[in-house]
Amino acid sequence: MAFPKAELHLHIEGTLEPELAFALAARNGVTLPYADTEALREAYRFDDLQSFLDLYYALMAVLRTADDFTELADAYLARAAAQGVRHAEIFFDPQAHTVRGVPIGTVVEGLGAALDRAEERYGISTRLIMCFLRDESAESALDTLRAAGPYLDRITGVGLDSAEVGHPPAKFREVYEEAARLGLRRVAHAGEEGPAEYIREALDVLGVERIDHGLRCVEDPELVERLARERVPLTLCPLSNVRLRTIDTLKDHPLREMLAAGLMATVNSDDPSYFGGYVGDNFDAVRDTLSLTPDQLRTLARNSFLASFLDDDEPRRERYLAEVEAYDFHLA
Ligand SMILES: Nc1ncnc2[nH]cnc12
Ligand SMILES: [Zn+2]
Repeated sequence: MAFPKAELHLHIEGTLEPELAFALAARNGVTLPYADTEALREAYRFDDLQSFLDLYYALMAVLRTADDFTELADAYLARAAAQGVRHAEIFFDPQAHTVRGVPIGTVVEGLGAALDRAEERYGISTRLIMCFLRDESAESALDTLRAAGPYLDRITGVGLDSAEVGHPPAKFREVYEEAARLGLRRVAHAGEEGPAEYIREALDVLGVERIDHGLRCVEDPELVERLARERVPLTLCPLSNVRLRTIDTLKDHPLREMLAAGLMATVNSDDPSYFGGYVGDNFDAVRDTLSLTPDQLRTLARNSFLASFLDDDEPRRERYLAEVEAYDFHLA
């Protein structure tokens, strides 16, 4: 579906399509342990978050130069534009690159080159959010924040991702305090595989403004009531939840119940190359499987802009919201 929308939960490394992975591997002299793109696609069968992360980090070996990151981001922006994305807040994982000897400056400058011309080329405004890997130490996260110092003019906020269970938000209290002092916006993955309690902790200890996923809040009615009352945005990723087996089938996704409870839900793609679709494909899937009404689709589109960090550019947000109001969602 190509109605106007913002995408707020998108790992740029998760947009690496098999064709680009092989092209970059050839260019950089990296040998992939797969015969061809079809064999690689065959490996996209995951039992849980960790089994996905193992492949996701391994494939990053092909990303080496600033140009590689520019190409990666350009490919995403072109696909996103075709699916109606007007604004994208894009995650990247600096530690997954610095550990391989690729400096954070190479990553930020490479991505930045694509984002700088995103508006002109694709009609998409962008923000960049750097994520800390929660299965690495808090010290490593703090080192990463310091290393990002020279690039903070390009970075809007910080996030927290990777293996969730056993790595509660509170582990990163200090680095989030420092991020806040630096004027960075704060989000965190919570309640994807981890318990509802991690969502509370992300809000109360890390001071986050949005929860990435937040799916498991539905297990805690009191938390649902709080999230609705405080209008805390949840960046849901329905196809990701099915592929990572957080839910059995898309029919089991609680999106309708979440909307009915007054939650500020948004729909996003997470790692679209790995999970079977970009954000428009996620919308198509939930519309068809959960029988969403045109009104519900409009609410989700509106939420995506309201939950965005466009509060530094209200005239633009108003323009996007006007596009949403003018769209005929019966056609969606
Ligand atoms: N869905 C996800 N959860 C946690 N970390 C991630 N990194 C990339 N995708 C992720
Ligand atoms: Zn994610």
